[in-house]
Amino acid sequence: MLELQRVIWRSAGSDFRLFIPRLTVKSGITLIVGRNGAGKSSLLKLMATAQFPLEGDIRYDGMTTSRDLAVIRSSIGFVPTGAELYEEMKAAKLLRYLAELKGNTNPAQLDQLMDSFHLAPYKNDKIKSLAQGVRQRIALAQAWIGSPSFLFMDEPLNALDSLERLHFIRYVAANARNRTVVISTHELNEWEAWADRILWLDEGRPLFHGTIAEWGEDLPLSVWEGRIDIKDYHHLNPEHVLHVREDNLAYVVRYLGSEPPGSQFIRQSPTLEDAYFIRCRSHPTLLNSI
Ligand SMILES: Nc1ncnc2c1ncn2[C@@H]1O[C@H](COP(=O)(O)OP(=O)(O)OP(=O)(O)O)[C@@H](O)[C@H]1O
Repeated sequence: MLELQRVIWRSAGSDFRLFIPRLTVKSGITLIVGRNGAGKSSLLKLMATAQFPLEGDIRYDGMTTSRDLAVIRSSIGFVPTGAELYEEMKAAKLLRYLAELKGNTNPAQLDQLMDSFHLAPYKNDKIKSLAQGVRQRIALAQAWIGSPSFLFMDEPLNALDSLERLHFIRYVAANARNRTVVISTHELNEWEAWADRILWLDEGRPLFHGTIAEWGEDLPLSVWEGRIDIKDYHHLNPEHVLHVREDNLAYVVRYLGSEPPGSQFIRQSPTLEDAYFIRCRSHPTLLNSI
């Protein structure tokens, strides 16, 4: 469990200020969502002890960085965005090297991670020869070395193909039960079936923290879906259209509104992303962003 208390951080090169009054992140998967520049990466770096708050306190199962930094760091796995890897090293050697840095020398676990992240075919390849998605899988695999209790991953699905994305999400879900896993993402729907909680940040402040079920509750707008003739489509307010696909000379439209735009529209359960759009639309400072 992670507990943040009046955490403040300011970026040196901009006016950005992160302020988390109070936050408890329980075990399982917590997604951090929010616009570009909302502070997701900054918060993950603080959680991963890659940077420290100006004020406030982050506790890791009750431990604080001022007293127990080495122990805390040994129980953290971190995937920053754009992680730089040693280009001249071979994949297996790099993982071995990173494991040694973490004080972990269990070759069986490294083999297991190579298998789990589909890296075995590349173990003797130099990093510089690898495709972006394979490099990303190395960055993801290294975070699990030593079976850390806390995992912080910044946009981990970046560069992965669709099969690898699903494989990785399942891997995280299967291994998250007794761990605190915090993931920043712009791909809410891909995590829909697997995540436990959402933290929504904007301008460095939390606007929502709760379960996936709570995220979809008490929304001020509903989601509707229905078929309309192509000629009638232009009557719909385009700003309320979430999705449209052509089907047999008609459009099937997913629509956001307090009322259905026509009698043929049926209310739908909002996806995580629908709920995000609704919440953004209904928030005073984000009103014009969608
Ligand atoms: N090392 C840094 N030096 C200067 N400014 C920084 C640094 N890191 C972050 N910032 C600033 O902090 C703010 C928040 O950025 P951050 O990367 O945390 O947002 P984000 O929510 O992760 O965005 P994105 O979705 O684009 O990745 C931005 O204004 C950014 O310019």
